[in-house]
Amino acid sequence: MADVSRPLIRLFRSYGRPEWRWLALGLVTSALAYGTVLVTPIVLGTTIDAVFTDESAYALPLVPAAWLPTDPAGQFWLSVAIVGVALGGGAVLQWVRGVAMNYFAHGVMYAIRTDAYERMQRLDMAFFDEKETGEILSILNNDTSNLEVFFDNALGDCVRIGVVVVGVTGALAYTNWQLALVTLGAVPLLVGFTWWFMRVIEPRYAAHREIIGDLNTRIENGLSGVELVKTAGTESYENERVRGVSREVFDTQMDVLRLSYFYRPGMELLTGAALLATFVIGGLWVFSGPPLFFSGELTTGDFVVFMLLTQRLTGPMAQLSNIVDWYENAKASGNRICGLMDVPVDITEPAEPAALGDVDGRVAFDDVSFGYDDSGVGATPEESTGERRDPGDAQTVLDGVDFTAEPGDTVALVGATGAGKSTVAKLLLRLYDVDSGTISLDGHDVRDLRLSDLRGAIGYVSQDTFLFDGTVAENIRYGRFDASDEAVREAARAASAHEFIEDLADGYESRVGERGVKLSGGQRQRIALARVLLQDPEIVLLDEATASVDTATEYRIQQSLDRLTADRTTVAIAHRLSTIRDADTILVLEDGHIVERGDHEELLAADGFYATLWRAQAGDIDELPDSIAVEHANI
Ligand SMILES: Nc1ncnc2c1ncn2[C@@H]1O[C@H](COP(=O)(O)OP(=O)(O)OP(=O)(O)O)[C@@H](O)[C@H]1O
Repeated sequence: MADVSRPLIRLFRSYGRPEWRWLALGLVTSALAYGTVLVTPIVLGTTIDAVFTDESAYALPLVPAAWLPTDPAGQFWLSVAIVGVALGGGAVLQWVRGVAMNYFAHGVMYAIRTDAYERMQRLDMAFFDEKETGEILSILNNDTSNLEVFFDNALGDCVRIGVVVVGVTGALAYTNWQLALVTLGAVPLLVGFTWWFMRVIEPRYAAHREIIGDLNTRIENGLSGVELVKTAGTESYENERVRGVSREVFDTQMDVLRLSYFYRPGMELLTGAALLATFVIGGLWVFSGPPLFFSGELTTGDFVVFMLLTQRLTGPMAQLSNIVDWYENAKASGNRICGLMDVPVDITEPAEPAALGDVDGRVAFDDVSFGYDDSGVGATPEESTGERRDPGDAQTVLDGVDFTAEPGDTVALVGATGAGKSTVAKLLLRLYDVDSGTISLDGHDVRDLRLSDLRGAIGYVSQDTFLFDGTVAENIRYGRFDASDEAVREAARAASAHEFIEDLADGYESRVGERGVKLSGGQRQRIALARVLLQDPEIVLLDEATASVDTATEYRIQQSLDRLTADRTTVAIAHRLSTIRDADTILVLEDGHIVERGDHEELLAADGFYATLWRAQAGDIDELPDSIAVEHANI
């Protein structure tokens, strides 16, 4: 138990403490509210004995006899008043309890969710390479909600059960301790039965939750891949896969429920048996004196108190199963949330960051080697979370890459698919850290710079343009939120995007849809470009910025790019060599090595890979030589 309950204690310590006032108010009012349910049976019992059957004097626990009326009518109306106040007070206390516990539980949930999200934002790219989006979503949504349910309902109900059991035990013992032993004999049985239930249901819950996770992932995959599913005509295959997992969800759910349905009637049977035993022994006692080995007197009023209080015990005890349920869920969720919070981060801010000041834009790669974590493709989430990357595990993607871009220079990277061009861009942005060598900006190792300084100095247009669901203007403004409308339009004009934006139904206020689905690839690309133009960075990183546009648009974008990159340091990745022929330096990458370097003319003169490719793209030769065509089929 100790190991699994730790996450809950830890989360409670970190996030529950600031809300302790709400919790204290909730628990105290809970205790008082459930305390009031004991008042009615006790007052009724004493009233019956004193006013109706005259079996004993009118006495109330904790109230001095001198304060009580002596005439039956006065006693009767006092009892009515007390029961009325107890009922009304109980309702008010319940209301306060509800408000306080909800403020507490939702406050905790809010703090955990926002903190978990902030921590997630700081995690390395390598983490996101491994983790399923569905799984992270599930942690931020379902798991935090499970904790809210636990902190609200389960804590409240624990207090309720505690108060009722202690109160009922006290009241019964006070009324007649011998008969109390009969009634309360059921409590250890109820607790033992619940303990057994928890033990047998736990593995079934675990199996069920695991399958639910699989189902979420499967559905999430099906949704994000809907275009592929439709175009590949694999709807029935996907349906079958979801049906298979859903069936397992059904089976494991029924495994849990079969046991749950057995538990609740079992609890009711035990409490019913206690009620019946109390009724038989108490009834005989009132009727014809103490039965068996019992001794002393039992009045009619005492008997009524026993019957009413025993019933009060039944409800809360049956809630034990819900508490078990909430606890099990919260425990698993707490584990997952703590797991996310504990993922180690490699890309961290330097302890004493170097002052970058005004950026000149000198970018240098000095003998850089790098490989992605080998656990990457095909690794299971268990293998891939929470473990620091060991460079020894990695397959080399870049090997001894060495180049310098002086301020204002353009360095272009060309090479076959998978040669490592985008990896150069990601390393410059410090999405990953190099395994050996250094990358520097204005002479500062990028690891010595504040991440915001480094990334703020670089404008990045990536291969897969991502747009947020929002308006065109919001997407252009993303990162420069204070930019004026005019500045946004100016940037769009410079990116050759203004015209098509004006043609959209709502112009700059048109919504682009999730991931920008309502726009074409070329339109998305130009919006991304406008965003970078608005950002006005000192260094520009273009990863095939003209990849998704037609030749006419490419020409116009190229003109905007020329304006953008004219006096900024630029690292451009391109497959179409025409876009980078004016670069100061062109690097040809092959399997992570730089195999050719120089400007366009020099590389043509060298008559190597670049020259051959250039002639092929310019249409000067009909086909690539076999050696290049086979090796670089996808260039
Ligand atoms: N996140 C990742 N995890 C593991 N391996 C990766 C990851 N990203 C890329 N790789 C691998 O690194 C190698 C270089 O990839 P990179 O994206 O840098 O190539 P590229 O030259 O930009 O290719 P393309 O022209 O197709 O974009 C490839 O073999 C690829 O499979």
